[in-house]
This record gives sequence, structure tokens and C-alpha cells, in this order.
Amino acid sequence: MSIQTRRNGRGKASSSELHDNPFIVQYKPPSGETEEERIRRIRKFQDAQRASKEIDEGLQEAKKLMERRRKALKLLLLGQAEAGKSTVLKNFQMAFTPAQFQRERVVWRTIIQLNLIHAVKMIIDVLSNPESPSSPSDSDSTLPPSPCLSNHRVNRKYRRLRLSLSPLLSVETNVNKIISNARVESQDLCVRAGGSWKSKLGFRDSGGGRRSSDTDYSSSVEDGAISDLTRMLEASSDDLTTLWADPEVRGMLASTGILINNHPGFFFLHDIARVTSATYEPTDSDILRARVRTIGVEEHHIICEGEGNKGSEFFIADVGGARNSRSSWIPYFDDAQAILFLAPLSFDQMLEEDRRVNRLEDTMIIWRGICSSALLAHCILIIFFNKKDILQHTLESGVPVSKYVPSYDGPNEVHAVTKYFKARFKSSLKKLSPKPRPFISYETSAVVRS
Ligand SMILES: Nc1nc2c(ncn2[C@@H]2O[C@H](COP(=O)(O)OP(=O)(O)OP(=O)(O)O)[C@@H](O)[C@H]2O)c(=O)[nH]1
Ligand SMILES: [Mg+2]
Repeated sequence: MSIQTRRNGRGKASSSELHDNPFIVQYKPPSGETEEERIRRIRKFQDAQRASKEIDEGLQEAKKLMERRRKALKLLLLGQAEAGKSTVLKNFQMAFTPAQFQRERVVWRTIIQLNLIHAVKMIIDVLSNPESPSSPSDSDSTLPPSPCLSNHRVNRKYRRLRLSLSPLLSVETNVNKIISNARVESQDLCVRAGGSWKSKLGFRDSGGGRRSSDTDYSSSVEDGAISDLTRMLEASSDDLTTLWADPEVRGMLASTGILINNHPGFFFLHDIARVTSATYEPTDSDILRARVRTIGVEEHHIICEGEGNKGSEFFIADVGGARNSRSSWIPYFDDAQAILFLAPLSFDQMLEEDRRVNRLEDTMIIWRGICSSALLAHCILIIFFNKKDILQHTLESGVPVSKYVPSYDGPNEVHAVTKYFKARFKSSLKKLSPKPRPFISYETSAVVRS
């Protein structure tokens, strides 16, 4: 789309080409043109030429990107909400683009602080209202409310703690508003697909680019809220430690049926002094434990940095797994070469978006849909039986698989349970796939760095 015409063999435009070119025609000198009009016309012509050149360069860039995209491997991460898709993506980024990931650490620090405060909020809600916990219990067991809250002394103690933590909670609300999409109802921190939430948390891409004064203003508001959060957390460290160390609090959480090991923020409660310190820098393990719910589809272009595979490229699409996000997966089916399907064997858990639906049952329904899809018939399917550590913990704590899956009559032990479900997933692929495909599976704990 260039103003310049195609050239003849000697690098000159032919007179007929010049004559026909609508851009040239538009800027032809009219008869009786004054000197002032001539200068104005030439300036306009030069502006148009500049704009055209920019469009040409943009098109060239887009063409190059499409060509690179055509050659690169395209992966699609699928699975229900909280299956671990974004965590697997972080593993890829840590392994293949460590320098880029290093620059993002600042973002994860704030997310982890918010995750920690979210867990504290959950505890406070339970303390305030033990008979109807704000977070429904994780499993479908119905346990009686805690008896310890009837005690007045205990109530007074929690009221004081809640009061002293209230400034921290209001700062958290401010930061949440900056980065989240407030319209989405969820227990978790939600972000819209795209990198803008990361830049709000201080991540500056190496590309940089000029910032307008408006951007400078909102950045300073955001930076202010984030440093308030850090300051308030440090000031609240002792209160948080007291709250978490209290055996009555633990007892009460246990009695409401909330499985604290399954909630991201609770992991950071085991390390309050470190995470609330003003100089806190998250480790890789912390970042893998951090939780941000994906809404929509985020596509990541990975250009490997390491020696062995430097310059190799692939595209990974990370999708939101909640039920109302699943229709946004379909446009990505066309292009995908391989699907990494995350299938935690959470046999005793319910979906957050519909507490009547068992998580593992839901995962199997999604898997059957993927196996039978004609659009995905050409795709390599790889299944990750993720959250193996949680499965182990659940089984060791005595939760019987047969209570949830009556057809299971094997031992209540990780190896046997995994083998049983693996066979069911494999059989669905064999039965439903439009053409034969190998069953490729791994047992993973995505929070452990590979
Ligand atoms: N213990 C344990 N936690 C995990 C594992 N994999 C992921 N998690 C945690 O589970 C939470 C949810 O993981 P995500 O990767 O955000 O889940 P997702 O599939 O991207 O979820 P959506 O974005 O809502 O679709 C995070 O706090 C992770 O740290 C695992 O193997 N073991
Ligand atoms: Mg996600």
C-alpha cells in the first residue's frame, strides 16, 4: 500500500503508472498554482507519503509475524478453572525465557501480598460469621459450625484483631480495584487477558515506549497504592502472626470444612514474616503458588533465550477455565498443534462456579469434548494429571475415593487411584477420537519447579 509506484527495470516508475496512480493524481499541481499553494500541496504530499510508509512497515511487520507464527509451534492449555494452566505456563516461562520472567518478579510480589490478605479476609469472615462461611466448604461434607465462637472472651479478642487489620483490608481493596475486573464475581483475584494488569503493577516491558503524562499520572496513583500495601502489610505482620498462630482459629477453620491447603493464599500464611517484609522478593516457588484467575484467553509468544534452543519460538494460549469462559476457547482450536490438558484428580471437590458439580466429573466431560472434536482431530493431546501432591495429601488424610466414585474398589493410594482414572481418560480418547491418536500422559505437581 505504498504511494511509490512499482518500478520499471531501471528503478523508475513508467509514465503510465505515474499517470494512473490515484495518490500521484491527487497531488498533481493544478494550473495557476501560487507559490504558497505549491508549498502547502508538497507538505501534504510528504505527510501522506510518511503515513503510507508507516502503514507499509506495519504490514511488513504483521506479515513477518504471521510467517513466524506459521512456522512456530502452537500450544493450547486447556482445563477447568484452578486446574493449573497458568502455573504450567509460568514453568515454561521460567525455563525458556528466564530474563523476561525476572523482569516480571515485581508483579508477582504484589499478587502474593494480595493472595495473603485474601486468606486473612477469609479467616476474618469465618470468625465473624461461623455459621455461614463466606467461602463454601471445599468438599461436599457438611460439618457442624464451630462451638468455640460462643465464647465471649474469644469474640472480643477477634474483634480487636479485626479492627487493627481493617486499614490493611481497605488498602487491599484499592489495589484490587486497580488491577481486577470488578464485574467478575469470584473468590479469586481476576484479571482480563492481556498485559495491562502487569504494567499497572510496575512491569515495564523491555520495549519501553513513550509514556504520556496521563499514563505517568495513573502510574503514580498505582505506585502509591502498591507501596501503601507493602507498608500496611509490614505494620500488620505481628497481628497476622498472632491470628494464624491461634489454635482456636485453626480449629474453627477445620470445623467449617475449608481445606486450607487448597487455597492459594494460605500457603503464604506459613511464611508471614518473610512475605510481609518491606524487602520481600518472591522466590520461584512463591510465584508458582501465586493465584490470579485468567479471564478470556492470553496468548504468549515465547522466544527461547537459552543456549541450546536460543531463538526457537512457540505460542502458548492460556485460557480461563471457568464454565462461562469456555466458549472463548473455540477460536484457538483451528490453529493449535498440541493441547496440554490439565486434569487434576480432585475427586472430592466441587466447582467454585457451581457447587453441585464434582470437579473430576467436569474434567472428564471437557476431556470427552476435546477427544471427539473434529476441529481438534489433527492435534496432539497431552494430558497432565496435575496436583499430584494434593491427591496424595487427600488420600493420606483418609478421604475414601469410593465415597465419590462408587465404581472404584481399589486401594486408597496414589498409584492405584491414578492408574484407575488414567485408564478411564485413555478409554475416552480411544472411543471418541475421530482418528487414532496416542494417549500421552504425565503426573505432575506444577508448583514444583521442573
Ligand atoms: N498444590 C498444588 N497447587 C497447584 C498445582 N498446580 C497449580 N496449583 C495452584 O492452584 C492454583 C490455581 O492454579 P492456576 O494455574 O492459576 O489455575 P488455572 O488453570 O490457570 O485457572 P484459571 O485461570 O481460573 O482457569 C494456583 O494457586 C496454583 O499455585 C499443583 O500441582 N499442586
Ligand atoms: Mg489461569
